[in-house]
Amino acid sequence: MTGVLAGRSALVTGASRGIGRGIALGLAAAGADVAVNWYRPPSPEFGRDNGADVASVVAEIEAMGRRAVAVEADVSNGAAVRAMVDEVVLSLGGLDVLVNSAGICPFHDFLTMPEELWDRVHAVNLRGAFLCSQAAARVMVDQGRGGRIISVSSISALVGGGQQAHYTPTKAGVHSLMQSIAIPLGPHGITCNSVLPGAIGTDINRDDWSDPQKLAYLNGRIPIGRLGEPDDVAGPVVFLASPAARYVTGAALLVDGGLYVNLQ
Ligand SMILES: NC(=O)C1=CN([C@@H]2O[C@H](COP(=O)(O)OP(=O)(O)OC[C@H]3O[C@@H](n4cnc5c(N)ncnc54)[C@H](O)[C@@H]3O)[C@@H](O)[C@H]2O)C=CC1
Ligand SMILES: C[C@H](O)[C@@H]1OC(=O)[C@H](O)[C@@H]1O
Repeated sequence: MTGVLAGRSALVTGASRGIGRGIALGLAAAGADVAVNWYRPPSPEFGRDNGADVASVVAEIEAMGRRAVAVEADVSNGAAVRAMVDEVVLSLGGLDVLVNSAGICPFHDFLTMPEELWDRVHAVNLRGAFLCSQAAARVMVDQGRGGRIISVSSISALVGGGQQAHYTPTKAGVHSLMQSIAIPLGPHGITCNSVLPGAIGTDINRDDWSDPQKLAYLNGRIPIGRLGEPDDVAGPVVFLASPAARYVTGAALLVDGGLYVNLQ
Protein backbone atom coordinates (compact mmCIF):
# COMPACT_ATOMS: atom_id res chain seq x y z
CA MET A 1 0.00 0.00 0.00
CA THR A 2 2.94 2.29 -0.74
CA GLY A 3 1.91 5.92 -1.07
CA VAL A 4 -1.76 5.55 -0.08
CA LEU A 5 -1.16 7.85 2.89
CA ALA A 6 1.02 10.42 1.12
CA GLY A 7 0.39 13.89 2.51
CA ARG A 8 -1.30 12.58 5.67
CA SER A 9 -0.10 13.19 9.22
CA ALA A 10 -0.43 10.46 11.84
CA LEU A 11 0.02 10.18 15.60
CA VAL A 12 0.70 6.75 17.10
CA THR A 13 0.66 6.37 20.88
CA GLY A 14 3.02 3.95 22.60
CA ALA A 15 5.08 3.93 19.41
CA SER A 16 8.56 3.61 20.88
CA ARG A 17 8.41 -0.18 20.74
CA GLY A 18 6.26 -3.23 20.05
CA ILE A 19 3.03 -3.01 18.09
CA GLY A 20 2.96 0.81 18.17
CA ARG A 21 6.43 0.93 16.65
CA GLY A 22 5.39 -1.52 13.90
CA ILE A 23 2.33 0.60 13.14
CA ALA A 24 4.35 3.85 13.03
CA LEU A 25 6.77 2.30 10.55
CA GLY A 26 3.89 0.83 8.50
CA LEU A 27 2.13 4.20 8.24
CA ALA A 28 5.39 5.87 7.20
CA ALA A 29 6.02 3.18 4.57
CA ALA A 30 2.54 3.99 3.22
CA GLY A 31 3.53 7.65 2.86
CA ALA A 32 2.45 9.32 6.12
CA ASP A 33 4.44 11.71 8.27
CA VAL A 34 4.34 10.31 11.79
CA ALA A 35 4.37 11.64 15.34
CA VAL A 36 5.80 8.98 17.62
CA ASN A 37 4.36 9.15 21.13
CA TRP A 38 6.53 7.81 23.91
CA TYR A 39 6.41 7.74 27.67
CA ARG A 40 9.01 8.08 30.38
CA PRO A 41 7.65 6.26 33.46
CA PRO A 42 8.08 8.00 36.84
CA SER A 43 9.83 4.89 38.23
CA PRO A 44 10.86 1.43 36.94
CA GLU A 45 7.76 -0.22 38.47
CA PHE A 46 5.70 1.66 35.82
CA GLY A 47 7.78 0.24 32.97
CA ARG A 48 11.07 0.94 31.30
CA ASP A 49 12.43 4.18 29.89
CA ASN A 50 11.85 4.43 26.11
CA GLY A 51 14.10 7.40 25.32
CA ALA A 52 16.60 5.42 23.23
CA ASP A 53 13.88 3.35 21.50
CA VAL A 54 11.98 6.41 20.30
CA ALA A 55 15.07 7.96 18.75
CA SER A 56 15.58 4.85 16.59
CA VAL A 57 11.93 4.86 15.43
CA VAL A 58 12.22 8.53 14.41
CA ALA A 59 15.46 7.78 12.55
CA GLU A 60 13.89 4.83 10.68
CA ILE A 61 10.93 6.95 9.57
CA GLU A 62 13.18 9.80 8.43
CA ALA A 63 15.28 7.29 6.48
CA MET A 64 12.11 6.53 4.47
CA GLY A 65 11.95 10.23 3.49
CA ARG A 66 9.03 11.06 5.80
CA ARG A 67 8.85 13.61 8.57
CA ALA A 68 8.88 12.23 12.11
CA VAL A 69 8.60 13.85 15.51
CA ALA A 70 8.90 12.30 18.97
CA VAL A 71 6.20 13.51 21.37
CA GLU A 72 6.42 12.57 25.03
CA ALA A 73 3.18 12.17 27.02
CA ASP A 74 1.51 9.89 29.52
CA VAL A 75 -1.73 9.11 27.68
CA SER A 76 -3.65 8.91 30.96
CA ASN A 77 -2.94 12.61 31.66
CA GLY A 78 -5.46 14.85 29.90
CA ALA A 79 -3.38 18.04 29.98
CA ALA A 80 -0.33 16.18 28.64
CA VAL A 81 -2.40 14.59 25.87
CA ARG A 82 -3.86 17.90 24.73
CA ALA A 83 -0.41 19.52 24.75
CA MET A 84 0.92 16.57 22.73
CA VAL A 85 -1.77 16.92 20.07
CA ASP A 86 -1.10 20.68 19.83
CA GLU A 87 2.60 19.90 19.36
CA VAL A 88 1.83 17.36 16.61
CA VAL A 89 -0.32 19.88 14.72
CA LEU A 90 2.42 22.50 14.98
CA SER A 91 5.18 20.10 13.91
CA LEU A 92 3.40 18.21 11.11
CA GLY A 93 0.91 20.85 9.99
CA GLY A 94 -2.22 18.88 10.95
CA LEU A 95 -3.50 15.51 12.09
CA ASP A 96 -5.32 13.00 9.88
CA VAL A 97 -4.79 9.65 11.59
CA LEU A 98 -4.69 8.72 15.29
CA VAL A 99 -3.68 5.23 16.37
CA ASN A 100 -4.21 4.42 20.06
CA SER A 101 -1.67 1.69 20.78
CA ALA A 102 -0.29 2.60 24.24
CA GLY A 103 -1.22 -0.07 26.76
CA ILE A 104 -0.11 -2.07 29.76
CA CYS A 105 -0.89 -5.53 31.09
CA PRO A 106 0.86 -6.29 34.39
CA PHE A 107 -0.35 -9.88 34.89
CA HIS A 108 -1.86 -10.39 38.36
CA ASP A 109 -4.02 -12.84 40.33
CA PHE A 110 -7.62 -11.70 40.67
CA LEU A 111 -8.09 -12.42 44.40
CA THR A 112 -5.11 -10.30 45.44
CA MET A 113 -5.37 -7.59 42.79
CA PRO A 114 -4.89 -4.13 44.35
CA GLU A 115 -7.38 -1.39 43.44
CA GLU A 116 -4.47 0.81 42.39
CA LEU A 117 -3.41 -1.69 39.74
CA TRP A 118 -6.96 -1.93 38.39
CA ASP A 119 -7.13 1.88 38.24
CA ARG A 120 -3.76 2.28 36.50
CA VAL A 121 -4.54 -0.30 33.80
CA HIS A 122 -7.87 1.41 33.13
CA ALA A 123 -6.27 4.86 33.15
CA VAL A 124 -3.65 3.98 30.54
CA ASN A 125 -5.65 1.61 28.32
CA LEU A 126 -9.17 3.06 28.32
CA ARG A 127 -9.00 6.62 29.67
CA GLY A 128 -5.89 7.11 27.50
CA ALA A 129 -7.77 6.02 24.37
CA PHE A 130 -10.65 8.36 25.28
CA LEU A 131 -8.38 11.36 25.94
CA CYS A 132 -6.32 10.91 22.77
CA SER A 133 -9.39 10.25 20.61
CA GLN A 134 -11.18 13.34 21.93
CA ALA A 135 -8.17 15.64 21.49
CA ALA A 136 -7.46 14.31 17.98
CA ALA A 137 -11.13 14.41 16.94
CA ARG A 138 -11.41 18.08 17.94
CA VAL A 139 -8.51 18.88 15.60
CA MET A 140 -9.94 16.73 12.79
CA VAL A 141 -13.37 18.35 13.06
CA ASP A 142 -11.81 21.84 12.96
CA GLN A 143 -9.67 20.89 9.94
CA GLY A 144 -12.82 19.79 8.08
CA ARG A 145 -11.09 17.12 5.98
CA GLY A 146 -12.19 13.96 7.80
CA GLY A 147 -9.86 11.63 9.59
CA ARG A 148 -9.18 8.17 10.97
CA ILE A 149 -9.14 6.97 14.57
CA ILE A 150 -7.92 3.41 15.03
CA SER A 151 -7.51 1.75 18.42
CA VAL A 152 -5.50 -1.33 19.28
CA SER A 153 -8.03 -3.36 21.25
CA SER A 154 -7.37 -7.10 21.53
CA ILE A 155 -8.69 -10.61 21.17
CA SER A 156 -8.98 -10.05 24.94
CA ALA A 157 -12.05 -7.92 24.21
CA LEU A 158 -13.76 -11.23 23.34
CA VAL A 159 -12.23 -13.76 25.74
CA GLY A 160 -11.03 -13.77 29.35
CA GLY A 161 -7.60 -14.17 30.87
CA GLY A 162 -7.07 -15.67 34.33
CA GLN A 163 -4.39 -13.09 35.19
CA GLN A 164 -6.04 -10.30 33.21
CA ALA A 165 -9.22 -9.33 35.12
CA HIS A 166 -8.06 -5.71 35.06
CA TYR A 167 -6.95 -5.76 31.41
CA THR A 168 -9.64 -7.55 29.38
CA PRO A 169 -12.42 -5.09 30.36
CA THR A 170 -10.27 -2.22 29.09
CA LYS A 171 -9.88 -3.92 25.72
CA ALA A 172 -13.65 -4.53 25.45
CA GLY A 173 -14.08 -0.89 26.48
CA VAL A 174 -11.71 0.40 23.82
CA HIS A 175 -13.68 -1.35 21.09
CA SER A 176 -16.95 -0.06 22.57
CA LEU A 177 -15.47 3.45 22.66
CA MET A 178 -14.73 3.24 18.92
CA GLN A 179 -18.30 2.11 18.24
CA SER A 180 -19.80 4.99 20.21
CA ILE A 181 -17.60 7.78 18.87
CA ALA A 182 -18.10 6.53 15.30
CA ILE A 183 -21.63 7.96 15.61
CA PRO A 184 -20.92 11.66 16.35
CA LEU A 185 -17.78 11.69 14.18
CA GLY A 186 -19.30 9.99 11.11
CA PRO A 187 -20.91 13.20 9.80
CA HIS A 188 -17.44 14.80 9.92
CA GLY A 189 -15.95 12.08 7.73
CA ILE A 190 -13.99 10.62 10.62
CA THR A 191 -14.02 6.83 10.86
CA CYS A 192 -13.40 5.02 14.15
CA ASN A 193 -12.40 1.38 14.24
CA SER A 194 -10.47 -1.11 16.31
CA VAL A 195 -8.04 -3.89 15.53
CA LEU A 196 -8.01 -6.93 17.80
CA PRO A 197 -4.56 -8.53 17.78
CA GLY A 198 -4.12 -12.05 19.11
CA ALA A 199 -0.79 -13.17 20.54
CA ILE A 200 1.95 -10.85 19.30
CA GLY A 201 5.55 -11.18 20.51
CA THR A 202 6.43 -7.97 22.38
CA ASP A 203 7.65 -6.83 25.82
CA ILE A 204 4.11 -6.94 27.21
CA ASN A 205 4.04 -10.73 27.25
CA ARG A 206 7.75 -11.53 27.54
CA ASP A 207 7.48 -12.76 31.16
CA ASP A 208 4.21 -14.61 30.59
CA TRP A 209 5.62 -16.46 27.59
CA SER A 210 8.78 -17.46 29.43
CA ASP A 211 6.70 -20.48 30.48
CA PRO A 212 7.48 -22.99 27.67
CA GLN A 213 4.20 -24.85 28.19
CA LYS A 214 2.16 -21.69 27.72
CA LEU A 215 4.13 -20.81 24.60
CA ALA A 216 3.62 -24.28 23.12
CA TYR A 217 -0.11 -24.09 23.91
CA LEU A 218 -0.49 -20.73 22.17
CA ASN A 219 1.49 -21.82 19.13
CA GLY A 220 -0.64 -24.94 18.86
CA ARG A 221 -3.88 -22.95 18.83
CA ILE A 222 -2.96 -20.65 15.95
CA PRO A 223 -4.06 -22.07 12.56
CA ILE A 224 -1.66 -19.80 10.67
CA GLY A 225 1.06 -21.70 12.55
CA ARG A 226 2.99 -19.00 14.35
CA LEU A 227 2.76 -16.21 16.91
CA GLY A 228 2.22 -12.73 15.53
CA GLU A 229 4.75 -9.95 15.00
CA PRO A 230 4.11 -6.19 15.24
CA ASP A 231 4.31 -5.92 11.44
CA ASP A 232 1.33 -8.31 11.16
CA VAL A 233 -0.81 -5.68 12.89
CA ALA A 234 0.56 -2.76 10.86
CA GLY A 235 -0.97 -3.87 7.54
CA PRO A 236 -4.58 -3.95 8.79
CA VAL A 237 -4.07 -0.57 10.49
CA VAL A 238 -2.73 0.96 7.27
CA PHE A 239 -5.79 -0.43 5.47
CA LEU A 240 -8.15 1.18 8.01
CA ALA A 241 -6.23 4.46 7.67
CA SER A 242 -6.38 4.38 3.88
CA PRO A 243 -9.00 5.73 1.45
CA ALA A 244 -9.93 2.10 0.66
CA ALA A 245 -11.55 1.87 4.12
CA ARG A 246 -13.62 5.07 3.79
CA TYR A 247 -16.92 3.21 4.38
CA VAL A 248 -15.68 1.14 7.34
CA THR A 249 -16.54 2.61 10.74
CA GLY A 250 -17.43 1.17 14.13
CA ALA A 251 -15.85 -2.09 13.02
CA ALA A 252 -13.52 -4.51 14.76
CA LEU A 253 -10.89 -6.45 12.80
CA LEU A 254 -9.42 -9.58 14.41
CA VAL A 255 -5.71 -9.92 13.60
CA ASP A 256 -4.92 -13.18 15.34
CA GLY A 257 -3.88 -15.83 12.82
CA GLY A 258 -7.15 -17.63 13.60
CA LEU A 259 -6.47 -18.04 17.35
CA TYR A 260 -10.01 -17.00 18.37
CA VAL A 261 -11.92 -19.43 16.16
CA ASN A 262 -9.80 -22.48 16.92
CA LEU A 263 -11.62 -24.09 19.82
CA GLN A 264 -11.07 -27.69 18.73
N1 LIG B 1 1.36 -8.13 22.40
C1 LIG B 1 0.15 -8.68 22.32
O1 LIG B 1 0.00 -9.93 22.27
C2 LIG B 1 -1.06 -7.83 22.26
C3 LIG B 1 -1.03 -6.47 22.55
N2 LIG B 1 -2.18 -5.73 22.46
C4 LIG B 1 -2.17 -4.30 22.72
O2 LIG B 1 -1.21 -3.69 21.89
C5 LIG B 1 -0.79 -2.46 22.46
C6 LIG B 1 0.71 -2.36 22.39
O3 LIG B 1 1.28 -3.35 23.25
P1 LIG B 1 2.63 -4.10 22.89
O4 LIG B 1 3.30 -3.45 21.77
O5 LIG B 1 2.30 -5.53 22.79
O6 LIG B 1 3.44 -3.92 24.24
P2 LIG B 1 4.73 -3.05 24.58
O7 LIG B 1 4.89 -3.16 26.06
O8 LIG B 1 5.86 -3.44 23.71
O9 LIG B 1 4.31 -1.58 24.19
C7 LIG B 1 3.49 -0.80 24.99
C8 LIG B 1 3.78 0.65 24.68
O10 LIG B 1 2.87 1.47 25.44
C9 LIG B 1 3.64 2.51 26.04
N3 LIG B 1 3.00 3.02 27.23
C10 LIG B 1 2.79 2.38 28.41
N4 LIG B 1 2.20 3.21 29.28
C11 LIG B 1 2.04 4.40 28.64
C12 LIG B 1 1.49 5.65 29.00
N5 LIG B 1 0.98 5.85 30.23
N6 LIG B 1 1.50 6.64 28.09
C13 LIG B 1 2.03 6.47 26.86
N7 LIG B 1 2.55 5.29 26.46
C14 LIG B 1 2.56 4.28 27.34
C15 LIG B 1 5.00 1.87 26.33
O11 LIG B 1 5.97 2.87 26.54
C16 LIG B 1 5.19 1.07 25.07
O12 LIG B 1 5.73 1.88 24.05
C17 LIG B 1 -1.37 -2.44 23.87
O13 LIG B 1 -2.51 -1.61 23.89
C18 LIG B 1 -1.77 -3.89 24.11
O14 LIG B 1 -2.82 -3.99 25.01
C19 LIG B 1 -3.34 -6.27 22.06
C20 LIG B 1 -3.42 -7.60 21.77
C21 LIG B 1 -2.31 -8.47 21.85
C1 LIG C 1 -0.37 -9.33 27.08
C2 LIG C 1 -0.96 -10.60 26.59
O1 LIG C 1 -0.01 -11.60 26.39
C3 LIG C 1 -1.65 -10.41 25.30
O2 LIG C 1 -2.33 -9.18 25.29
C4 LIG C 1 -3.46 -9.37 24.70
O3 LIG C 1 -4.25 -8.48 24.55
C5 LIG C 1 -3.61 -10.76 24.25
O4 LIG C 1 -4.88 -11.23 24.52
C6 LIG C 1 -2.61 -11.49 25.01
O5 LIG C 1 -3.18 -11.96 26.20
